[in-house]
Amino acid sequence: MKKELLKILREKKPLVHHITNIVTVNDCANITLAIGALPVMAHALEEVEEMVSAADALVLNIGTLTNEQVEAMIKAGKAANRLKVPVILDPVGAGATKLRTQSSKKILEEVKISVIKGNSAEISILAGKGGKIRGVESQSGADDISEAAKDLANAYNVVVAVSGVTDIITDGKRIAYVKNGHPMMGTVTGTGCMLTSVVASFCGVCEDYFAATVEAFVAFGIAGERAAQSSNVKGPGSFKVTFFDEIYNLTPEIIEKDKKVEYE
Ligand SMILES: Nc1ncnc2c1ncn2[C@@H]1O[C@H](COP(=O)(O)OP(=O)(O)O)[C@@H](O)[C@H]1O
Ligand SMILES: Cc1ncsc1CCOP(=O)(O)O
Ligand SMILES: [Mg+2]
Repeated sequence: MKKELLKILREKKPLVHHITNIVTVNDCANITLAIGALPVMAHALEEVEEMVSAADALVLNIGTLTNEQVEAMIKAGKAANRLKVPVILDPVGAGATKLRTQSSKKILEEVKISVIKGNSAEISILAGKGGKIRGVESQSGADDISEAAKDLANAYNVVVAVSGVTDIITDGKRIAYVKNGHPMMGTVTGTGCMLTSVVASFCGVCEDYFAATVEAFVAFGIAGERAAQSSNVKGPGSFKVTFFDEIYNLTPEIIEKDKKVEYE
């Protein structure tokens, strides 16, 4: 069933409603299209409930948050909960400012989140296990990041996904380590945000959000590896363009052949 998830995604074309940051909004729309889903970006308080009622997944990304945007996120999130639409939270920069930390926690308290996707500092800080962040860039996470992720997953009854050289995905019981990916992915801003859009796309067609998130991370990492190997790539600019093409050209067979996942 997991092998076919990308096929199901492309057949169903889930609509992914984003409330997201102004840095990477266009990249998130394009990566959502490239994987085979449909993006819509809608932030206004007056329309978020209506928009989410047509959606298959909701992304809440706090990258350039304002208090009004957080209010819209909570309104959309509560509507998504009533409609059983999965909600994926990217707590961009949690720990860098009080507003980001407090808003992430407020969203987690008021909305039933399906997946929290962050880097190791963001997840460690939200788990209360320390961690250092500089702007949106993780400097360090908890000593035992797997335990921190599990604790956070159990505290909010969510799937927690930690991006990095080795990605960690846990629902508090199951844990997966994804070793796909390439250092070039760290040279482009927004790979983390785009990954969140891809996670939401998979969650829009699979109610096992742990399995959907693992599949999304594997697909994303494989596309990064394939782009980095391309002879067209001379640096971050050509990497980014090639990366979009590799996401678009992924097949279930490529994923099955190249996936590097270990379960504990
Ligand atoms: N050095 C690396 N090696 C392998 N994959 C990486 C590396 N750096 C980033 N990635 C991948 O890039 C994506 C974004 O992760 P990350 O850079 O941690 O996010 P963020 O931009 O939110 O901090 C993930 O798929 C991750 O696996
Ligand atoms: C640079 C920056 N500043 C605020 S949001 C943002 C983009 C962050 O994207 P990512 O988490 O994918 O690196
Ligand atoms: Mg990020």
